Amino acid sequence: MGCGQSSASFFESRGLIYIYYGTTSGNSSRLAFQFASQTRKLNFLPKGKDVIQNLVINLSEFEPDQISSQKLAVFFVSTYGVGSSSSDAQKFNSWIFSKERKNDEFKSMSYIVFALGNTNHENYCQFGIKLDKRLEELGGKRLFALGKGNAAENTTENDYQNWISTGVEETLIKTYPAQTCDPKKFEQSIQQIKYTNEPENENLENLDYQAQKYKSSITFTINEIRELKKKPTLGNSTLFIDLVADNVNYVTASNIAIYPQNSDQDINELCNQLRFDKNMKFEVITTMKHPFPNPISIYNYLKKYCDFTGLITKKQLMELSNQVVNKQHKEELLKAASFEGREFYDENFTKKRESLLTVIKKYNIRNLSIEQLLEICPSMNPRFSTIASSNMKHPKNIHILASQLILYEKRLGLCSQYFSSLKKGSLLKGYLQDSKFAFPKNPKAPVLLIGPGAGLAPMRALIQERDYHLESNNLEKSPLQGNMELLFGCRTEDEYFSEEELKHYEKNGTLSNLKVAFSRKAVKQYVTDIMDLNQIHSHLQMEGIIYICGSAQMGRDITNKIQDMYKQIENIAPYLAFKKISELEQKQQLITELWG
Ligand SMILES: Cc1cc2nc3c(=O)[nH]c(=O)nc-3n(C[C@H](O)[C@H](O)[C@H](O)COP(=O)(O)O)c2cc1C
Repeated sequence: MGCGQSSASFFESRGLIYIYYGTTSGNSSRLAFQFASQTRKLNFLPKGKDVIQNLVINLSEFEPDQISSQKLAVFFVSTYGVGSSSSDAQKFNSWIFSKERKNDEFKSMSYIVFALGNTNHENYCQFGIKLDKRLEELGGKRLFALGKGNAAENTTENDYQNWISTGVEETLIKTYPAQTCDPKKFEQSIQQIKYTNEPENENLENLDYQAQKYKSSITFTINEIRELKKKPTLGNSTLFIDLVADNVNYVTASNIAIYPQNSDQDINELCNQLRFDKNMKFEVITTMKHPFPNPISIYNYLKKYCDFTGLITKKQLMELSNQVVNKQHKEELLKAASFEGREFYDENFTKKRESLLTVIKKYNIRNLSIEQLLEICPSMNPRFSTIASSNMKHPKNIHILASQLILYEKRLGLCSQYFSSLKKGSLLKGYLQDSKFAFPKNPKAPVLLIGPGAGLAPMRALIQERDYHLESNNLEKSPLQGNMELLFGCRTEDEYFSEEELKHYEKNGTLSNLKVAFSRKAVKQYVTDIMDLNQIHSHLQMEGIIYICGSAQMGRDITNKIQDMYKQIENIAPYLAFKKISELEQKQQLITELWG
């Protein structure tokens, strides 16, 4: 008898497995859940802290005095920045890499790591790679080779399946034969919901890490929101958003995380399709921490806490295949969920950015319960932007530049549709977080800013900071006293949304030079085409700093160009030119904030 089928009598199991994840946008938690379901089918007992399935553990909740005695653990971790973890795993990151750890501290643990990352970033999967090595250093036994999932082309899920197919399950089965177990040893959480007439309770205590973070986040009010482009079209608009909140101190060009909400149209479509009465309230019955405050109405759960418009996962497809009536539809969903159907999944689901909502509508699925949604939908994760204002110039206002994202055909990304529904006076929830945009250590160092499109955001903040000190005749107090040059890029003149503002800064001397590349004019130019390599070489020799913000692909193009510069001007070998990039990063002469 397998796990979950236990009666009062003894049952067969391969034992406990601890599945940890560290995530920002939910990819690692999705795979951790998927892995937990798979291991459950193999008669393992995933022992988690998550209330919905009690199968997985967010790394923010790891227990320092217990983790090393756990016999079998699997880690799903993503990388952010220079080999760092997602912020929920930061405490674990510091703890595991601390000098206080003893060499044999993890000698009882067998472990497996799956690292998530994006090859467009310089430090692909670094945190997972480092963790895999570190656990071995601390005496842990690596049970299976590190897996890597690449988000660059949305292939994380297929990479995961490829990795599983190389023998992860077989290794687990071989290493942990099934044994007879006493069910009393394994406490179960209660995973049910109950419909109720009790009022909604936003103040519920005993929330899990993510729900607590949401609850304690800041409520911002929109002071101003307007389109910046002269001729915006769907998918090609950039919003300027000015936020205020009581007693908020922010740091120039730091990050702001914003919790998006689903649109009423999407909620109505989901409720109509699944025949939910959105005004009904329910509570989660559990012995564990709650994933959101409840009792709660179905509407509020769907609005704030349930991410049902993200890219559909294979686990969701598998679950939905049980709900379709039509035989051909069932086969299609099963094929897309299977390992063999990887290409079919890519073509028909990934490329079209299908979500749980679009698939439910397309396949006319009508009987999915709230419990099932709770089980297969990730919770709503915040989305990060870099603040586009200086706290010196605007101490009480936080500016954001938000470009609109089209997923497929005319469907907007979750955050884009959320922002487009906001107006002056709307409230939104979020929190502030450090970014990599540190000021130069030497305030006199010259600064080169490269920020096309909405990548202008942190550059605008730095420009404002310098302008503030120039305006008040106090440049010697500024952390940005050296020359400041900006390379900006956009498609056409109509999209040059900050023209007036930037020209003003050029005229008053805040910017010593302003160069703009237009990629859709007769002569097509990208920011890489307007980089003057000789000038950048002398800039770096003068200990100048280069700041880059924008898409990860653009970031890679720029660092390639800098490598070309070293090859051409210093005549050095390609691998040495490549090494120069990480040296610049380490010396904080190259500071990047890239997305995607
Ligand atoms: C701001 C930002 C910085 C990132 N930095 C890196 C990086 O340095 N190395 C890397 O391999 N991936 C990087 N990524 C990619 C993420 O690790 C990747 O998208 C991963 O799938 C996210 O998983 P999560 O949703 O579980 O956090 C970055 C992504 C973002 C948005």
